[in-house]
Amino acid sequence: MADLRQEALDYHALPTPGKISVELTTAAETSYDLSLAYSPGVAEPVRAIAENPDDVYKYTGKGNTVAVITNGTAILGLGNLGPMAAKPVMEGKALLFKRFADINSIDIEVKHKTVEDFIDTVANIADSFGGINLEDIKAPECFVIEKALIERCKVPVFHDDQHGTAIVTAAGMLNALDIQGKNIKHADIVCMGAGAAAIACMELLIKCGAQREKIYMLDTKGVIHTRRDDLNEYKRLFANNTDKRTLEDVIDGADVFVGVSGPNVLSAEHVKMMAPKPVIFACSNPDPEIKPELALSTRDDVIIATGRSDYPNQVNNVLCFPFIFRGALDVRARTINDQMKVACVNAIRELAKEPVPKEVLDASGVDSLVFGKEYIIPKPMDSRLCGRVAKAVAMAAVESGVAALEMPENYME
Ligand SMILES: O=C([O-])CC(=O)C(=O)O
Ligand SMILES: [Mg+2]
Repeated sequence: MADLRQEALDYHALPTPGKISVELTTAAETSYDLSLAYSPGVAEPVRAIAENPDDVYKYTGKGNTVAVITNGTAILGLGNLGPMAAKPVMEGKALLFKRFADINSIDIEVKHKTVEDFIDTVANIADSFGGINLEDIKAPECFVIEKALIERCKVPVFHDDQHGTAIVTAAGMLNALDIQGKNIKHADIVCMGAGAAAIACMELLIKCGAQREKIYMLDTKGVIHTRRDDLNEYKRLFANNTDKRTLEDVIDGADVFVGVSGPNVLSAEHVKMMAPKPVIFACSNPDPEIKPELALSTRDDVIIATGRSDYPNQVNNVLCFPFIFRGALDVRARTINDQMKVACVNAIRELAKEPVPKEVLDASGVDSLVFGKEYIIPKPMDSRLCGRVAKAVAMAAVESGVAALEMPENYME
């Protein structure tokens, strides 16, 4: 672990500080090149865009650029550490956009006093980009911020920690429950955490068939129940009419544990109390609610997933956000709606059931990956993800009437 710490610091410091840079896409060698790129030639696209605003997509990089925007109030599972501490994560998201979906991405860390300040800042610059990926903003402010920005911005605004996490969780959960021979309609679900990701994950699982009364959500004070008077309007939607109060009370006989909270809150004893063939998603980053080796040492009928790259079953929003934006940008969707999210869930799920190419096995350092307990969801390095997910999302955008462009011919083929 000490090695990983130093290696991670070196990785960020060397060969140059940070993880991303800007590169040129046109020639800028000769005086003539510069007379096109800059004065006087640049005046031509200026005039064209002034006359026809849509030409901004033709003459600038807007249409293939996503801004990753945060205020640093909920960085991973590490907490409210401020905008500058969030910068490595935001540069990391930009790296992932580029690496997996060839989307140019820039990180923006906003210092602000009020929620309205943040909303104004983002809304005022949103037109510079093809889309806005909101990241690591704490609840409940994130709900207000996302709603206001969706209303005010002409480009898609997507809070990754809510919807990216929810989409990938739903895809992995439906596959894991299939493998365990369980139906989500009958599953008793424990959700540890009541922040942005928790609430979005549970809402999407309900859209996929889970029963709201069978969900027990816990915050730092324990089970969220109808007799509590300290709940915000978002948590209140999950207030369960129950006498159960603690994690022990609700984990007893549970089919599913979803952790989107913090490290090491689920013990071996808790895992033993769960129903036969349980599913555990310990998704707090970087340290999960329980280490997979501990969960697996207690019983052999459990499926466990984490948010990390170094264990099997990585349930992490990286499987979603690069590709959902790829699809949305390519048909110039003005928003990312539920139809696009569901299409994304299904495309991710289905890919896990197909034979895995050798390049993915090599990149994962394993000999085989077959749909089952240790492979419920595709690997981020699977280059088929971009085509499959982006296409499903783009088609859903076109079909649901939010796309400005038609489906491109032979898209992603
Ligand atoms: O960055 C990650 O690995 C996933 C994520 O969005 C978070 O934990 O906030
Ligand atoms: Mg995040």
